[in-house]
Amino acid sequence: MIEVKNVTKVFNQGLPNEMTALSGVSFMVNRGELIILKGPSGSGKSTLLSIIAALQKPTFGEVIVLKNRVSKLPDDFASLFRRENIGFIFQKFNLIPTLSVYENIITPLIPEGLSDKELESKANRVMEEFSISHKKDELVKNLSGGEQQRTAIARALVNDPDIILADEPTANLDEKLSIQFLEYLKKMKKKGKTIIIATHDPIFFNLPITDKEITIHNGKVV
Ligand SMILES: Nc1ncnc2c1ncn2[C@@H]1O[C@H](COP(=O)(O)OP(=O)(O)OP(=O)(O)O)[C@@H](O)[C@H]1O
Repeated sequence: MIEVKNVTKVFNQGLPNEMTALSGVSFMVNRGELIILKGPSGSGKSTLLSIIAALQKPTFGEVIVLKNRVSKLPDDFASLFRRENIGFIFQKFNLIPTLSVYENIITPLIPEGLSDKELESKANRVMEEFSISHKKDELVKNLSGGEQQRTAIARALVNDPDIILADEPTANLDEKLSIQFLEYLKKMKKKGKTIIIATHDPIFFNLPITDKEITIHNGKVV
């Protein structure tokens, strides 16, 4: 389902500040698997996730997701591909603070031109699932960390994507909320989602629901 083949990413190629963030990274992920991508800060985890999501292109190598060669997709197709297949949970959630929970959650659906009724029904489904319905009309800037996280998860899943990529999803959470995230993870896995979590939080290590842990160090799988 996801094939990462010999991916190398060089930033500022040919310049004095050239930086090789990933070097010959290869692995495969099957449908429905939960993968923990671990490694210290700066090891290349975020870069790898964003290449899988077609947010960046590798310098060498290729990435195939659901039979699409995403590493070669032109930008227009890349965003369409993302919208249809990938839910991305960002480290800092990337919510729009001045919009309500509901408005944030429906953002990925806007290009689809759905009716208000359809938007509401899709948003209601994920708001209920992630226990944030009671804050539907609250501005995101007034939410607690856990509420923001649940809003971010709901937004990532409102399109019902097959693939969920999460970048340090517990970086801004206390222990109790991190444990709650693990419960949501179980729920997503049970629904058959394919999930990759990039993290250095030991709470994700050796989980019984994990299919594979991949360790990255200095841009290489170790
Ligand atoms: N746009 C960029 N330009 C130049 N260097 C970059 C760029 N993006 C990332 N890097 C560098 O690539 C390396 C890997 O960064 P990346 O964010 O992928 O690491 P990470 O493992 O996700 O770290 P963290 O756990 O701190 O989020 C770092 O040294 C970073 O400074």
